[in-house]
Amino acid sequence: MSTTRERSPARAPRPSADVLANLAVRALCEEARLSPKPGLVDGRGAGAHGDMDLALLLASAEALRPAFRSLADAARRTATGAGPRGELDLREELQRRRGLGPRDEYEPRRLLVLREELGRIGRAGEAAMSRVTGGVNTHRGALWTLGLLVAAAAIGAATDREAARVAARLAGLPDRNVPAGAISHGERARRRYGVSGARGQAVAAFPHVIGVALPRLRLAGAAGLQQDAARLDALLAVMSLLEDTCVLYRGGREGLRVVRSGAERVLAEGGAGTRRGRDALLELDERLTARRLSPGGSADLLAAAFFLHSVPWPSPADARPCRRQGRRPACRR
Ligand SMILES: CC(C)(COP(=O)(O)OP(=O)(O)OC[C@H]1O[C@@H](n2cnc3c(N)ncnc32)[C@H](O[C@H]2O[C@H](COP(=O)(O)OP(=O)(O)OP(=O)(O)O)[C@@H](O)[C@H]2O)[C@@H]1O)[C@@H](O)C(=O)NCCC(=O)NCCS
Ligand SMILES: Nc1ncnc2[nH]cnc12
Repeated sequence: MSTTRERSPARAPRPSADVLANLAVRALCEEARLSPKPGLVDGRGAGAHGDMDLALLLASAEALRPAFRSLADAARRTATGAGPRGELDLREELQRRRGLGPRDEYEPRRLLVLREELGRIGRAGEAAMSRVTGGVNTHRGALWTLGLLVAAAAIGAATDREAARVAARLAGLPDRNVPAGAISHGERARRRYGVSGARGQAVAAFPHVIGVALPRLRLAGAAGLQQDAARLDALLAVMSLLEDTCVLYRGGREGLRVVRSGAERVLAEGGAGTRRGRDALLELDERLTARRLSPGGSADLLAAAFFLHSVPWPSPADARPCRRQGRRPACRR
């Protein structure tokens, strides 16, 4: 007979801003150290990058800690009613903009204010990253992805899926303060190849994180499989599907085909935990490095999966392995 406790388990307290920031930085460091990753910086070297190494990635991750903490703090204040600049300021601002509507309109408007606060903190985080890296884009995409997920967890998401949905909602809101600056590599790739890039991934609630990488990490944990091999396979699975603007910018459609089909082949050979899969992985690494193809977007999404996998979610339902594992994920084209 099940007890009341089993039927409605006590919800764990929401993780603090410090805990969330620590988990986000740890996820970035674990992604950076994971080896051998094809075309990416890892413990062995710089991969397809001439301007990054492991030490730089680790320093960059550390430089983002204050930004993650501030993102979580801002989100937490919103959730508890104080708003990023205090309840009174927030009400005044909302009234000034369009008039405070009924309660059901009030919450979305509070999210709008939070979205702009996250944008401001995110841009300050990018500047902190740039100071440490001397202008190299080590983690811009990762800050965006992990930053939104950190905020979603701090708001009170109870599971990883819920966090992805909240992050999607935030990502889809407008930010009036985006500076008109230089066109990013991602923007160039989006215009040229008609893909949605890092922003599209967020607005779609991170399908490659939730439906591709996380189920592999969970399944490996449950089956007691070798952790590094499972993590590499999760990366390869994302690489085989993602429209990575980092790859498209450097290698165009042909580069993307090389990355995706190469990753698929490693998995078809048995994955990183098998002899044949490992050989195919090292071969792919050589090919991507020689062509300067870096699946940096996939690396960011892998770090996001590590983060979501490590958060002590308030709802234990989250710990269930994904039952849709065998199905074709929604993001597969
Ligand atoms: C929405 C933003 C992410 C901005 O996006 P945008 O696409 O305009 O900007 P990019 O500078 O190109 O950064 C996007 C990075 O996202 C990663 N990425 C790529 N494709 C995907 C995808 N399909 N899904 C998810 N993520 C993706 C990728 O990151 C990796 O690439 C880095 C290196 O890229 P690059 O700059 O091109 O550098 P190199 O090729 O090395 O250059 P050269 O040496 O050749 O010159 C690598 O390190 C990975 O990290 C893309 O780069 C967002 O930043 C934004 O709007 N921010 C504003 C602040 C904000 O609102 N924040 C809110 C919450 S924090
Ligand atoms: N390991 C890695 N190598 C290159 N670019 C990255 N961006 C995020 N992680 C990366």
